[in-house]
Amino acid sequence: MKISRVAIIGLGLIGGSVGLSVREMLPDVATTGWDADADVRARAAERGLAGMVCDTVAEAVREADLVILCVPVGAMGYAAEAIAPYIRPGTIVSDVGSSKRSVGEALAAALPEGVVIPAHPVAGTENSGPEAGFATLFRHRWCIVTPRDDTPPDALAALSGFWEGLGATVEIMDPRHHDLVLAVTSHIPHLIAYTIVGTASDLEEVTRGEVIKYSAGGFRDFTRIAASNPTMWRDVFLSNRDAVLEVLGRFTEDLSLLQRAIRNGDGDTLYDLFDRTRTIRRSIIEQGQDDARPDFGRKDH
Ligand SMILES: NC(=O)C1=CN([C@@H]2O[C@H](COP(=O)(O)OP(=O)(O)OC[C@H]3O[C@@H](n4cnc5c(N)ncnc54)[C@H](O)[C@@H]3O)[C@@H](O)[C@H]2O)C=CC1
Ligand SMILES: O=C(O)C(=O)Cc1ccc(O)cc1
Repeated sequence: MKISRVAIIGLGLIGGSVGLSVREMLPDVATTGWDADADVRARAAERGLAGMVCDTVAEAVREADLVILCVPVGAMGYAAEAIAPYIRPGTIVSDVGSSKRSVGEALAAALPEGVVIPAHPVAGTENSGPEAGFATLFRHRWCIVTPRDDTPPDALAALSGFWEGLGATVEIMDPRHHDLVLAVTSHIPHLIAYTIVGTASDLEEVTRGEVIKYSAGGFRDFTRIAASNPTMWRDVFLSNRDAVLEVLGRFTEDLSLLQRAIRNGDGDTLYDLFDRTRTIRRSIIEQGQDDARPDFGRKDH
């Protein structure tokens, strides 16, 4: 099965990056694009994010072999309903959403006859919108694909080949496991960043000016993450509710232990944890894995 025409629905950071990346890495693949927001469509056309930015969703998906939904996870079901009347039988419908179980269910409900294969390129930035995308975003990054048992193998191979063509390394995973892993490695870290930046700016004794002035170190990294797209992240937490609450429960228990150790002057507990986490970081670096890129450490980096 060959993918020669890809329709990108949602032309923000990820959709725009898919379009630019296809143009650079898979020049024989034609792209069409559509976004619900007319202003985004105009800006996307100006940047050439797709070979053709269409005025209607019907026009964008009619001839596509693969449709990739690049909208916030809370909008995936609506986007799938919008394409449903216009796609050809056999068209692969995929997505890029940061949570997989609820998105898979929404896509399957909207496209009962469709070839639905959810996916998640684990690559992004704190920026959003049609100006934010870039062609190299997926290079040396993971793309997690969460097929069902009855997913046609040729369609799965075609989708995997597409992401590999954009430079990603594909990993197949169960959607529930994906959601738990990403809750630990991505969703809760974002929640912590949102919380600490909010707490810092709420503290009456610390002015907003001081938050900016003294944010040279680790706090600055938190402010970068806390600048991420509010709509996207609201949807991630609502859609990955169960896994996020499970991990958050464990995290708050561990935080309470540290709180008690500080109150009790229990330096051993603090030292033991900090020593353990430092060892973890050092072993990651020794293995050359201090970056999400699967090929990190290759000579061309
Ligand atoms: N931002 C990131 O770093 C990453 C995001 N993702 C996932 O990618 C998806 C898109 O995120 P971004 O590109 O960052 O967001 P974005 O805000 O840059 O772009 C989303 C676009 O979708 C459009 N849209 C919203 N509802 C729509 C609908 N029903 N039909 C058509 N267009 C619609 C919006 O107008 C907007 O232009 C999300 O599901 C997110 O979880 C995945 C990996 C990384
Ligand atoms: O900018 C960062 O640090 C990110 O973590 C980007 C990101 C955000 C959401 C995803 O689902 C995957 C990657």
